[in-house]
Amino acid sequence: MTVTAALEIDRVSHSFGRVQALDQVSLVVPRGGFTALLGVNGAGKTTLFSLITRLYDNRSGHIRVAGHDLRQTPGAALAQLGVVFQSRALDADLTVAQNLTYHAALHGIPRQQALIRAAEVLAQVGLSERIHDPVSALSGGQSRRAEIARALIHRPRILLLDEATVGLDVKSRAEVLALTRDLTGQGVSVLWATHILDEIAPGDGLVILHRGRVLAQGVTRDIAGGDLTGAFLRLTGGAA
Ligand SMILES: Nc1ncnc2c1ncn2[C@@H]1O[C@H](COP(=O)(O)OP(=O)(O)OP(=O)(O)O)[C@@H](O)[C@H]1O
Repeated sequence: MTVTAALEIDRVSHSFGRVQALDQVSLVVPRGGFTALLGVNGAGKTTLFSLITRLYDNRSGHIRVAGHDLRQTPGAALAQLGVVFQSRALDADLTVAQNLTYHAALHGIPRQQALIRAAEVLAQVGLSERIHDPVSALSGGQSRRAEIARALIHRPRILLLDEATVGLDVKSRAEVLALTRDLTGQGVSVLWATHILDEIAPGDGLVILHRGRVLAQGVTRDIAGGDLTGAFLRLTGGAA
């Protein structure tokens, strides 16, 4: 086991009938870093997230979150995991505070503590002034930031985000990406699933997933030099 890893995926496969969505996927998300999981539609990103979050049962290989094996000690593993799914996860009729405290309760956090934590995580995502507003009153970008706050309320060590900027305008996209990057300075390790090459910086960790297989992983500049588009097209045979 890698001592510094926030997340380790070791030879994980998954099929939907005859469709092999993941084929012997192995990857490591180092502690405290920003790692991009890059793949076009259908690469297998959401399937991988569904296995890491136990939405699907993982029948092959191993998944370890902060060293906790997901099958052997699921409670300990999931306690270290925060997730922002592709589809919206907040109740639009409830306030931001209500959404956050409800999620905190699912993690066994007492109400008073949950309110304090809600204020903390909303400050982290720059949304303090909207705490008592209904989610329906938020913009798309603010709503995404509230979802990130929700994912952080139980103080996970690793945050997974599945195409978190889809549907956002340029400014909101940049804000969500920047605040997520800032979280790594606060001890959170990030796995950022995307198909948008512009969201990836030369110093980021990079995993290229294509048709259920990992084609490359490491530091982006080591894999791609200064030309991520070219490297991605070369590795995937022109999939971008
Ligand atoms: N519930 C399902 N039933 C059958 N096939 C599925 C199911 N979910 C995903 N697949 C298939 O598994 C493969 C991987 O899909 P997945 O959604 O994980 O990719 P993705 O990289 O997240 O793409 P996207 O960004 O479009 O969601 C695709 O071939 C997809 O059609």
